[in-house]
Amino acid sequence: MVTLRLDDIGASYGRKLLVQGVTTPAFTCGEVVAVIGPNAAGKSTLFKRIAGLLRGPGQVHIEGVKQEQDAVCYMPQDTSANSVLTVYESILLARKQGSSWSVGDDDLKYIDETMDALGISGIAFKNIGELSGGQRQLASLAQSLVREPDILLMDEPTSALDLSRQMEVLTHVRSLARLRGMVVLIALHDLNHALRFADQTLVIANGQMITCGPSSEVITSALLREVYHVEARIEPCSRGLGQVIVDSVAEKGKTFTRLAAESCSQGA
Ligand SMILES: Nc1ncnc2c1ncn2[C@@H]1O[C@H](COP(=O)(O)OP(=O)(O)OP(=O)(O)O)[C@@H](O)[C@H]1O
Repeated sequence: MVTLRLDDIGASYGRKLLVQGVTTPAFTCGEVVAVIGPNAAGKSTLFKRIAGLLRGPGQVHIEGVKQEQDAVCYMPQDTSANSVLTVYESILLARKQGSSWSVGDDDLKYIDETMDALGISGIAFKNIGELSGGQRQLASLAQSLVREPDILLMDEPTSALDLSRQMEVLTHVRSLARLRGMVVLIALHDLNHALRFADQTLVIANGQMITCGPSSEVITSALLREVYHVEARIEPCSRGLGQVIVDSVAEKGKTFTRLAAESCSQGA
């Protein structure tokens, strides 16, 4: 069984530690973990440390993986690329990275299925450099998924996608996590997505972990006030899921300003 556990993790770009003291319970296969926090909190930095792209103190404990070398896949936030490859070629290359160059029927089938699930079969032979922002994000997502990692770190994977694509992608990733026994960490700004799709939520602010636990227990009015400086309610929708409704935003000096009525229903 694949598990990921962080033990007093820190990370730095130079000498200064930008993330420190992140300790989590063991995340197990099939679990989706949302990583939330304000801009510049340290979410990407934490992901890069877990992926081995940055150094720092502490231990990343990974167990039960097929092959240690390809166990972790990091999908970066910035998917801009000026490649001369087509979408299909880039996905094939990602699939074969680190393994033999012979391409089997199983490789082609898996790529086709992945592109189909993400709705990008129609742009298979478009050049990567000619894609829209959302198409590029979907191609990048496909490149990550076809590697079939045990641990997938996705940095704001839906930030460029329209509403239906956001839902399709997050639903697909969650069912893949269950089906293939992956541990998936997703950095998100949309807290309603965290409540809907993530089993657990890890909150980070100013480079430090604030809390980690079941999403519905972690995302509370008190947490949103402390971390995001907003007055908000978590109201159950008709299907029982929590929805974040922001009533007011703190200005400098922590005075809360009530939002206009028409914007109150838009959530976080
Ligand atoms: N290459 C870099 N060199 C030096 N500092 C960096 C570098 N990249 C990020 N930082 C700093 O690290 C801190 C954390 O940034 P990080 O990108 O991890 O935040 P984040 O939580 O992912 O933010 P966002 O939600 O805005 O994407 C910030 O203060 C940022 O300025």
